[in-house]
Amino acid sequence: MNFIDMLRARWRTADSLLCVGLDPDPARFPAAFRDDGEALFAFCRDIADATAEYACAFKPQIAYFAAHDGGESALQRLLAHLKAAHPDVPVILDAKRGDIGSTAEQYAVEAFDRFGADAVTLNPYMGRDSAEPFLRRADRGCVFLCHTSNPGARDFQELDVGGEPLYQRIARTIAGEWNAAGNCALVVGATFPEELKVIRGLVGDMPLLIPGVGAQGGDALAVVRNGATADGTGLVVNSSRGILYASSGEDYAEAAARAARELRDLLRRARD
Ligand SMILES: O=C(O)c1cc(=O)[nH]c(=O)n1[C@@H]1O[C@H](COP(=O)(O)O)[C@@H](O)[C@H]1O
Repeated sequence: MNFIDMLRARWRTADSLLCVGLDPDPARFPAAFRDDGEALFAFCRDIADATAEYACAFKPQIAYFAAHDGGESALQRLLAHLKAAHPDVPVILDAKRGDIGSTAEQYAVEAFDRFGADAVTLNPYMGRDSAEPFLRRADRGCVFLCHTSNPGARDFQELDVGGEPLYQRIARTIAGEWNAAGNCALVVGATFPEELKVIRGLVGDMPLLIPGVGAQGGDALAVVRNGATADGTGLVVNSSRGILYASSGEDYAEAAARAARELRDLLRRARD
């Protein structure tokens, strides 16, 4: 099954639009992990196991692993665990790759073969040939930055490029020319709900990854109102810190499960 079909199946069976972001920061881990050499893996495993039933996807962020000695091995082990324990939940590797074709080939091998991710986040700035090694992998998802969640998103993404803002050109180009294999999705920040509405109007039913609820202050209700498709799906709404660090005590996994369930329920109610 390809990434988009996996996601559609998961939206249906779990009835959830929630993506659990796995951004492990050892400085915020519960005390029990302090001298644990396997903490990166073990903390994420516990969070994933506690929240899987509420999730339509997982999104590990590669920088939180690669920043540490042995971190990439921890990420590899985590992906293997997610695939074995939660095979129905698609995994989006957040790596925001993009480079000349020959280098991009290596990045595609890294994301899809080394780590075994179902999808990867990509930066479209370098153009079509930089995306080609990923687009070619029809069974895997290519999730392109379109309008990001951070304040600086306005610096370039909203510049006029001949009668329309750049982010709209990106949305139309990817939904049209780049999506021949039907494996594309876009990133749109929850902090820009009006732009989200415009993008949904441009891309039909294409899945949208929405970071920025929770710690960045995005409004989950506005996201669903402006971004859901007619059948109440189409969204992968990510929360990382709001779930991972719901408690720094011994109850970190239970607290994460509670935070995930609450956000899933809020997203469900927003559809009604
Ligand atoms: O591609 C992303 O996932 C992403 C795009 C974007 O525009 N903004 C954004 O915050 N992200 C990622 O989404 C996550 C947000 O984390 P929290 O703010 O803790 O929920 C981080 O892993 C970011 O790297």
